[in-house]
Amino acid sequence: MSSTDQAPKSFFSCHDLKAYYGESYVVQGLSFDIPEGDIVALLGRNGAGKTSTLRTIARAKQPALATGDIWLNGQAIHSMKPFEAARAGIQLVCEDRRIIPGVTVEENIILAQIAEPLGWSIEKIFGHFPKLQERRKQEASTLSGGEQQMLALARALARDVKLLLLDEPYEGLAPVIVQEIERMLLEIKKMGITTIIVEQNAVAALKLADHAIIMDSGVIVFTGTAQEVLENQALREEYLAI
Ligand SMILES: Nc1ncnc2c1ncn2[C@@H]1O[C@H](COP(=O)(O)OP(=O)(O)OP(=O)(O)O)[C@@H](O)[C@H]1O
Repeated sequence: MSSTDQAPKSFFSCHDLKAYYGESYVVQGLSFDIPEGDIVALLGRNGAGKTSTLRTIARAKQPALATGDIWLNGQAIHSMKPFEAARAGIQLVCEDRRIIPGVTVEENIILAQIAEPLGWSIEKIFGHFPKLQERRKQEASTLSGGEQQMLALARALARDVKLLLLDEPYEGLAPVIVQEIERMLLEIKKMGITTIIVEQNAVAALKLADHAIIMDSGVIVFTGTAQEVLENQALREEYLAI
């Protein structure tokens, strides 16, 4: 499966990733690198293959990885199972946020720490997310959308996350809540955690990001700085409709 056994120098790197659902290749040969601690905005139209790319990197069963290498901090993620990729530090925060219903906020965090390696302690998490602390005994599924997104981030931090994969973190949230999540993501960046953010709200994602990757029909059509995309009207109109 791997085209090279040598770990690349970059903190995160993927090379010639191809992944498919059934007969349909939705990720068609992606290659990119990310320096440690940077944020990448992965953008593109509906159906471009962004979620599929995140799922491929997290080694989800679907889409199936056909070929390509994925390296994180010298570890060969492409030869791992999903739980091994999680143990290696890859945390995917899905669009549905994957809160565990029927248990409290605090229990949701404790359950994220059921397996090694552990990340932040519960007290450290509450120090950074005062809103979650206030609601630690509340049933998690009764949280607002923004609070659920915070809890999803908290659950990722409770593991020893090295690469955070965020799928539509701002979806359905009011602008003021988006700003709160943005502040949290910048704090996470300050802690040296590397992030890939997929977001329909491209402007918000670009404001946060160092780099931008634009996908179309399963391939990368642009790689550059976030600023370059913000300044390139033709590119934004063609691929992002903004
Ligand atoms: N489970 C699945 N089985 C089959 N095809 C799928 C599956 N999930 C997604 N696809 C297809 O893969 C392609 C890429 O979808 P993906 O969700 O990765 O795109 P996206 O860029 O994240 O789009 P969006 O912004 O709409 O979420 C689409 O054509 C989609 O219909």
